[in-house]
Amino acid sequence: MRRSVFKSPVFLFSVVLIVVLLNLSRVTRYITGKTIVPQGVVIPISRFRTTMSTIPLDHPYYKELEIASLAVKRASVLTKKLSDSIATTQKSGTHTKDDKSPVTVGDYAAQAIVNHAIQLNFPGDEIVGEEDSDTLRENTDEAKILSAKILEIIKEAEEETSSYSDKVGSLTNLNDIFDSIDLGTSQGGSEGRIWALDPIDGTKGFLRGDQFAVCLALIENGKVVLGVIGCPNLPEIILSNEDQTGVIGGLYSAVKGVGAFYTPLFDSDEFIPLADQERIKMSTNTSPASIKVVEGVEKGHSSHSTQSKIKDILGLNRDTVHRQTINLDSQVKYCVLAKGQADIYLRLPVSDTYREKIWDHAAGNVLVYEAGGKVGDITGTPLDFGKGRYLQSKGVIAGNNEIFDTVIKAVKEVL
Ligand SMILES: Nc1ncnc2c1ncn2[C@@H]1O[C@H](COP(=O)(O)O)[C@@H](OP(=O)(O)O)[C@H]1O
Ligand SMILES: [Mg+2]
Ligand SMILES: [Mg+2]
Ligand SMILES: [Mg+2]
Repeated sequence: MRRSVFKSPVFLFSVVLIVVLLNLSRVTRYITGKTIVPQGVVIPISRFRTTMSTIPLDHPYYKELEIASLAVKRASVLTKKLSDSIATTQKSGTHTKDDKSPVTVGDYAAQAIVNHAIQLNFPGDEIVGEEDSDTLRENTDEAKILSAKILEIIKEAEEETSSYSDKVGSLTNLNDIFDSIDLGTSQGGSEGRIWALDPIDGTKGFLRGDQFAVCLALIENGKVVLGVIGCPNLPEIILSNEDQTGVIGGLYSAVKGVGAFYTPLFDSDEFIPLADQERIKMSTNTSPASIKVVEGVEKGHSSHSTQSKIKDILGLNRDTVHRQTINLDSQVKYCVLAKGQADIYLRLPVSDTYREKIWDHAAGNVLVYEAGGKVGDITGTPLDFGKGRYLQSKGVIAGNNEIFDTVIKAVKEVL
C-alpha cells in the first residue's frame, strides 16, 4: 500500500518549519530573552509588549510621563520613610509657615527632587511649586537643623533609587537643593508649559501618619495635560473608613486623550509604561443606597456640615451615611474616585474668601476626567488652571458623569 503523503518525513518537516517560522519572534524570545522585530532591530521585551498594546510607545507626553513618574517615585520613597518614622519628623522636622500651616523636611526635600528632575529634562518649562527656601536660608539654629536633615534624607532617597539617577539627576549640596526648591516660583498663567507641584499634599495627614500624596501636573496653555500622583500610604482597596485592604502605595497617572492608570508605587524600581499599568475607570453608580462620598479629614479645609446637608438632599440614609462617607487627606481622594471606589468628592468652602491653589487640584483633575468623570467648582463650572497660582473659583465638586449634574443641583439648593 502507498504511504499517505501526509505521513511523509518531508511533509512533516515542512509543517514544523512553517510553524517555527511563523513563531520566530516567540522562539527567539524564549532562547535569548530579547525580541527581534521584522526590521531586525533587537528591543527589550517590555518595550515590545508596549508597542503591541493599544497604547503606543510614542503616545503624547511619553517622556514627560516617564520623568514625572520617576521623580514622584523618588519623592515617594523619601516621604514614605519619613511617614514610617513620623514621631521624629513631628519633633524636629516641622516648621510652621506664616499662614500657620505646617511644612516639613519632607515637603522641602520632595520639592527639591522633583524640580531638579524637571529642570534637567525640560529646562524651558516653568514650575509652580508650593514651597520656597526662604526659611531654610535664614541664619538660625532651626534653619540649620532642618537643612542638615533635608540633605541627609535626599542622599538616602537617591541611594535607594540610584537606578534612575541618569534620568532625574541627583542633588549633592545644600546650595543646589535651595536653588532647586526655588525653581517653583512661576506665577502660572494661560500660556506655555507650566508644571504644578505639591511635594506633600495633605501635610496634616502626613503628620498624623495618615494619607498624603506627591502630586505633579503639567499644564499647557492653561489646560492640564498630564498628572502623576504618588500615594505612599494608600491601600489598593478602599471600601469605607474602616475597611481598607490590599497593597499599600499606589501610583496614579493620567495623560490627556490617553487615559487614567494605576500601578503599585513601590513594586518596581523602574518606569512602568502605561501599557503595562492597570487602566482605571470611574463608577457609573447613581443609587443613593450605595454611592460613596469622599471628603477631607480636616474640618478647616472643607465644610463638613454643608457636605452633610448635600448628602441629605441626594437621598443618603442618615443611618448609613457614615458607612458611605470616606474621609481622606490630600489628592488621594481623586485617586479613589478615579479607581471607581467612590462616586462623589465634596469640598465645600469654609470661607468666602479662600481660593484653592492650582497644585492642590491639577493632577487630580486630569485623572478624574481621563477616568470618565467631571470636576467643577460649586457652580459646576470646570476649574480654570490658567489664572495664576490660585483658582479663581470656590470649592471643588467631582463625580462620575452620570451623577455630576444631580450633585451640582443639590449644592446649589444648599448654598
Ligand atoms: N481653608 C482652606 N480651604 C481649603 N483648602 C485649604 C484650606 N487651608 C488649607 N487648604 C489646603 O488643603 C490642602 C489639603 O487638602 P485636604 O484637606 O483635602 O487634605 C492643603 O495642602 P497641603 O497639605 O499641601 O498644604 C492646603 O493647601
Ligand atoms: Mg502646605
Ligand atoms: Mg496641598
Ligand atoms: Mg503641600
